[in-house]
Amino acid sequence: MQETTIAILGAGAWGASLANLAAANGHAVRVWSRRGPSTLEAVLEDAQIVVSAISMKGVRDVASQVQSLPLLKETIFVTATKGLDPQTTSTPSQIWQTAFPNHPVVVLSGPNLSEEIQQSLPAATVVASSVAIAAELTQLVFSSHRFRVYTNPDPVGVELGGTLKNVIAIAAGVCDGLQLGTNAKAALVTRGLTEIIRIGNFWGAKTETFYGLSGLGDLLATCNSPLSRNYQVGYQMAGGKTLTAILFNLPGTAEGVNTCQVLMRLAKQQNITMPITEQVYRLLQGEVTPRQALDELMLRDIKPEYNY
Ligand SMILES: NC(=O)C1=CN([C@@H]2O[C@H](COP(=O)(O)OP(=O)(O)OC[C@H]3O[C@@H](n4cnc5c(N)ncnc54)[C@H](O)[C@@H]3O)[C@@H](O)[C@H]2O)C=CC1
Ligand SMILES: O=C(CO)COP(=O)(O)O
Repeated sequence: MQETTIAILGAGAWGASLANLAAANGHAVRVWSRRGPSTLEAVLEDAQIVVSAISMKGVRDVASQVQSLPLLKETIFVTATKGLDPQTTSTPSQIWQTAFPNHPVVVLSGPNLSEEIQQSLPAATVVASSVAIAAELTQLVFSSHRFRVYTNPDPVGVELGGTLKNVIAIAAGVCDGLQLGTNAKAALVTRGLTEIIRIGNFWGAKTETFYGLSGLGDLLATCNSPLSRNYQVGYQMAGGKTLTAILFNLPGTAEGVNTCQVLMRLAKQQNITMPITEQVYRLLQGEVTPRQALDELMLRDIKPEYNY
C-alpha cells in the first residue's frame, strides 16, 4: 500500500510497539509524548492517521489539546487505550468521537502483550469502526507477517473486551498467586467472561464480539501471562504486597485498577450483578484479603449457570 503519515500519541510500551509495527510496513511515523522533544502540532501535521496509545487518565486532556490544532479533513483516529473515564464512564473511543464528530474513529484491541510484540513474536488484533473503510485502511497499515489484523463492525464490543478483561486479569493473578490450580482458573476466566458479556450487552455491545480476539482472546492472554501488569497487581497482592507498593514498582499502567472502580459504580447504579468485579474492587479497597475474596465467591448462593 501507499505510504501513510501516522502520528502516534503516547510513547509508552504500547505506543512504541504500534509505532514499530507501522514503521516496519514503510509508513512515515511520528511519535508524540508529553515529555518528548516534538510538539503535538508538529507530530500531527498532515497526519492521515492519529493513533492514541495514551493511558486512560490522559485521554480527555490530550483529545482537547488536539482539538485546538490543525488536522486534515480526512484524518482517521485510532484508539488503542483500554480504560474507562472515571467521570463519565465513557470509553476512549467515545471521548475521541465526541471531540471529533466529523472524523472516523477506529478501535484497535486484541491479545497484544507489548513485550511479545517488541520481540517480533506473532500476534493478531482487531480494528473496529462504524466506518468500514476507516477500519480497512487501519488494517492495511498495521498488517504484516507477524501482526494479523481483523476488521470488526462492533467498536464498543471490541473496546470493552480489552477494557473489562483487565479486572478479570487482576483476579487471575490472585488465583495464581494463591496457587488455586487450573480448575479454579478455568472457572474464574469463564465466569469472568459471563460477567463481561452481561455488562457489555448493557453498553450495546454484541455478545459474539466477546467470543473473539478482543474478548476471549485478550482475556486468555492477560489472565495467563506474568507480562500483564494487571495480572501482576493480583499476583503480588496474593503475595501480601500492598496496592500502593505494587503500583509504585510496576512498569507502566495497570488500567484494571481504575476500570474496576468505574465498573462497580455503574453495576450498582444499573443493578447488574458482577461478583468477580465486586471482589476485585473490595480487594483493591483493602476491604477483604485475597482468601476472603475467594471464599465470598465460592459461597455465593447456588444458581443455574445461565438464565436462558
Ligand atoms: N502495554 C501493553 O501491552 C498494551 C497496552 N495497552 C493499553 O495502552 C494504553 C497505554 O499502555 P502502555 O503504553 O502500556 O502504558 P505506559 O504507562 O507504558 O505508557 C502510557 C503513555 O501515556 C502517556 N500519558 C499518561 N498520562 C498522560 C497524560 N495525562 N497526558 C498525556 N500523556 C499521558 C505516558 O506519557 C505514556 O506515553 C493503556 O490503556 C493500556 O491498557 C493496550 C494493549 C497492549
Ligand atoms: O492489554 C494488554 C494485552 O492485550 C496488556 O495487558 P496489561 O495492561 O495487563 O499489561
